[in-house]
Amino acid sequence: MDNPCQQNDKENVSPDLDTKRKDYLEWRDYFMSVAFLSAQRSKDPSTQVGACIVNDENKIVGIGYNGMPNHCSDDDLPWARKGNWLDTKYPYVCHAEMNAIMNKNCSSVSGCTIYVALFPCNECAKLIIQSGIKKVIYMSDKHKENDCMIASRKLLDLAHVEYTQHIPKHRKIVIDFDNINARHK
Ligand SMILES: O=c1[nH]c(=O)n([C@H]2C[C@H](O)[C@@H](COP(=O)(O)O)O2)cc1CO
Ligand SMILES: [Zn+2]
Repeated sequence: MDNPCQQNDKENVSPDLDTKRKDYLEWRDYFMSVAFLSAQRSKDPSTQVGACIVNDENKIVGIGYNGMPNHCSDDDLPWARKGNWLDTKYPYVCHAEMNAIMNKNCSSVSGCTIYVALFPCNECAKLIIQSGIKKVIYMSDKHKENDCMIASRKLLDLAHVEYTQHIPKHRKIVIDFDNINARHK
């Protein structure tokens, strides 16, 4: 059996502070994390979606999440999923992809890649195609069988927009605001 003291020593090994970090976030996990962090701004009680648009220099050029349109108070519009259509969120909410495209900080997102938490619906597929985005990297395809997703794939295929599911290297990424105050010996 291991000496318990030795085991403790192993667990307490401090990071090597003289060589380059190996567990840094790779680009795709980083951009998907930005999309997921942005989703945390959403007021939607059931599904929070984020999107992050990246150009071919790995620069972020747009971020968005699902929310009510500008100047339309999200206290005055419904968030329900069921009931009379006009009393649900669906006719009103802007999807994350739409907001990311509209929020772009450059003249065009043509040729860019969009990272999204959920596979884009047909309406977002149209926006993606019209904006010139060439690649979709998504995390979840949980509504794959819905007609709007089938239509979405049909449009993306016809327009030659690539789509790939992201397989994260890290299943969980934690933001710890105390980390920066950690002292290294
Ligand atoms: O592509 C999308 N992007 C996006 O932002 N959404 C948003 C719209 C709604 O606020 C929410 C979906 O709500 P629900 O899962 O309760 O039906 O996600 C939904 C989709 C559909 O995949
Ligand atoms: Zn959509």
